[in-house]
Amino acid sequence: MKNVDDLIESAAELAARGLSKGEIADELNVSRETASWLVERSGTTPEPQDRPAEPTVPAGSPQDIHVDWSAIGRDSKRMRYIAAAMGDLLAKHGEDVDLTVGIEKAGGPVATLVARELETDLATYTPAKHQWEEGDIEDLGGTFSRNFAGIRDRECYIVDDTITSGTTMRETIEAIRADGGEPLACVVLADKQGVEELEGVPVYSLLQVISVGKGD
Ligand SMILES: O=P(O)(O)OC[C@H]1O[C@H](OP(=O)(O)OP(=O)(O)O)[C@H](O)[C@@H]1O
Repeated sequence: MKNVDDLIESAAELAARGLSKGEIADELNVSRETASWLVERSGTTPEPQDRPAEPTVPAGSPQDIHVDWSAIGRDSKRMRYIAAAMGDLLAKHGEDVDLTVGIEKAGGPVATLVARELETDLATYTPAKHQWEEGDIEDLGGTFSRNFAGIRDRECYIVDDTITSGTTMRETIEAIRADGGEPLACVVLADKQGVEELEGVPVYSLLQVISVGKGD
């Protein structure tokens, strides 16, 4: 995916297949607000033929950055190398941690390989956003999969692909604590916020996205 028009086209295809806006956000790796905006844009009349070659983001569009890491995600060997680098970022937190928690969906496969790298057990957390369609997401809750390890009384790492607003990572930290676990550190491929910690838990990333522009 190269530009915003590609994203709009993909959002239109996914909406036509009946996916919810939450699911479209999942698929396109953007925030729910951006997914809603892309779907709305896809319903508008086509641009005139003489539009500029380079697509522009219209006024009023949400501020977001799409991170396309499919060149890594489609190849298990590349994923293994990336997981090794992510695991290395966590290494300073000691060898006593024996649990890695992946945030579904995209964080699941990454966490699986990080867990293998660090020789820990594996747990997965599905955040509330996956149930979201319309309305107040605060009314929904996330879940830990019973197919994987339990959380209670265990120190753990948290793994995801990206941090955009930090909402999902915050929710996961809180859910782990509510379930009796103790998150020691988080790691993501790309952090669009450039955060050093969330809820008192250190955050590591291979890439930090730093916006430079108007207002800086
Ligand atoms: O910091 P936040 O604003 O919460 O955004 C980050 C989250 O968004 C992405 O998930 P997405 O909704 O695309 O779902 P997926 O992981 O299932 O692809 C990403 O995988 C994080 O979980």
